[in-house]
Amino acid sequence: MIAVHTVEEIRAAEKALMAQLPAGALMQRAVAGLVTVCARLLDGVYGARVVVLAGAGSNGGDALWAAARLARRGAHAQAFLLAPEKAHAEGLAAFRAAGGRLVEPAGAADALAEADLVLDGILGIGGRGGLRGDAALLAGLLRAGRTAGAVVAVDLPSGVDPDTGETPGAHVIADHTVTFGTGKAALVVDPAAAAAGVLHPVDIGLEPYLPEPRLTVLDDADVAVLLPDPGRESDKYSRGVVGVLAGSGQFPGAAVLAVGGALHGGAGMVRYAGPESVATEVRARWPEAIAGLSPDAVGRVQAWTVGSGLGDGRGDDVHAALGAGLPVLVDADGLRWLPERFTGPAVLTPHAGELARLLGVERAEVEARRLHHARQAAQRWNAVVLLKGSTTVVAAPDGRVRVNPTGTSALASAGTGDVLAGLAGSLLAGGLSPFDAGSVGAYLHGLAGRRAAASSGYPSAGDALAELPGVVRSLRGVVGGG
Ligand SMILES: NC(=O)C1=CN([C@@H]2O[C@H](COP(=O)(O)OP(=O)(O)OC[C@H]3O[C@@H](n4cnc5c(N)ncnc54)[C@H](OP(=O)(O)O)[C@@H]3O)[C@@H](O)[C@H]2O)[C@@H](O)CC1
Ligand SMILES: Nc1ncnc2c1ncn2[C@@H]1O[C@H](COP(=O)(O)OP(=O)(O)O)[C@@H](O)[C@H]1O
Ligand SMILES: [K+]
Repeated sequence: MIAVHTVEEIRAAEKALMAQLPAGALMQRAVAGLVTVCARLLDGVYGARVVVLAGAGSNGGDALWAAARLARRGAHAQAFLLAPEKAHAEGLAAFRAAGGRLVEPAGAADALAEADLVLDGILGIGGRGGLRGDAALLAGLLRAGRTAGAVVAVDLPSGVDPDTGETPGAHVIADHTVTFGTGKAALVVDPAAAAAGVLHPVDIGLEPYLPEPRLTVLDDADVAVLLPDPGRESDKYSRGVVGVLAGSGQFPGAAVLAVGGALHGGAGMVRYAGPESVATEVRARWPEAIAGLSPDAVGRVQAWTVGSGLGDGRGDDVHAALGAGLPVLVDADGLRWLPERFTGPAVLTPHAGELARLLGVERAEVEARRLHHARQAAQRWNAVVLLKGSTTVVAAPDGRVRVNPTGTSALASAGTGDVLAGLAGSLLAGGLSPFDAGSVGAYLHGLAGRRAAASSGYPSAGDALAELPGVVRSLRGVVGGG
């Protein structure tokens, strides 16, 4: 699991830890980690050309110290100071003492063009708002590919907002980010995360001083533990039955895909509720599914998945499913029938356009502020909100968030959302909480998309669905499940 903390939490932990350490020791831990990564990225430190972009704060201090150490190992180090009068004094002194040279503004473009490695130490967790002035110009040069070197962001790419993952203005786009102590939202939530490149966490001993994280990123082992495990004496009912209210004459495929997802999420049985013409297609593809005309007619379930491809009608059926007092997952067209607030367990699975409609804002606004809007909707409807897209964010009404790390744009194709709705609904029926069902569902779905892309290049929703059994099998192997 990756833990993500806020700047405020990091500052408090840093203060507590620094009180136990000699002055400057914490920065030297960070610098040691940074140097190790830089040395690994360089094809030999001796003779390498390193350019530092150093801002006014400790982030610039880290970068200057790191360049000083690389210079001592034979690197040719140059630094561009964005606020020369406020540059980190000890870092600058060490840099100069190691033979580092300062570059005048007019020489910055040439230095970048010749660099093997660029250290972005303009802004770290003290940054607020986008880059301005020379910093914005330099970031522009980097973005325009005016350096052949690897761009290594110190702690986070300068100019992105640490706590929200938003990009309020000009910012650096890095190839690598060496981050200290704990994760930051900007490193895992788009659009900022897209600027971070490959992440290299460096342990500086902050963990004992940090609170329980409100935002986390699950890994294989976390998900393996959360997956429902059929007990020795389980039967098809005790494993949970999931009802799927999806598809229509116009979109019968949505029902087929949602039922397919549901059949692979661990529930013991899938009951499909819908018109006979659609049920015929569902049964033809999935003979294991049971079908009936409506939620009332289909029989008992432990959770409902509602909405994928429903089209315009069937409000009564949606109300019946949402009013059954059971855990529910609401997707797509089902989102048009939300109650004022949920009183029972619920997961909503909008994409950015659907969430924008629900909240009465523009789609671009949701995409620019994913964390904010997912959290806002979770509180507004008292439901877990799984906001789909380039980084899927799962927000709980109590403020906890999980960001899914497995997503892939290979999943950006029609019908993949239907598979996810069925899959996560099945996990809900299997007894997972809405927060776990949403985040585990998104995780499995992302891995299936990646596997499908590896074998078919441009996978269809059906290709991703076909990979789900293999994904679950390999994850259950992580904890020795069978
Ligand atoms: N925490 C830890 O455990 C450890 C932290 N460490 C390192 O410290 C870093 C944090 O350092 P930091 O606090 O000095 O802040 P930092 O990001 O360098 O910038 C602050 C300066 O930038 C300015 N400024 C702000 N916004 C601006 C803008 N848009 N455009 C231009 N300027 C802007 C701001 O000016 P102000 O707004 O205050 O006038 C202030 O002068 C952290 O990211 C990590 O690298 C490690 O060394 C050890 C362990
Ligand atoms: N750029 C992207 N990167 C990663 N995943 C994406 C991207 N775009 C879409 N997805 C994923 O693809 C799926 C699309 O779902 P949705 O928009 O509901 O499509 P549909 O309704 O056609 O099934 C979601 O799981 C979403 O997270
Ligand atoms: K930085």
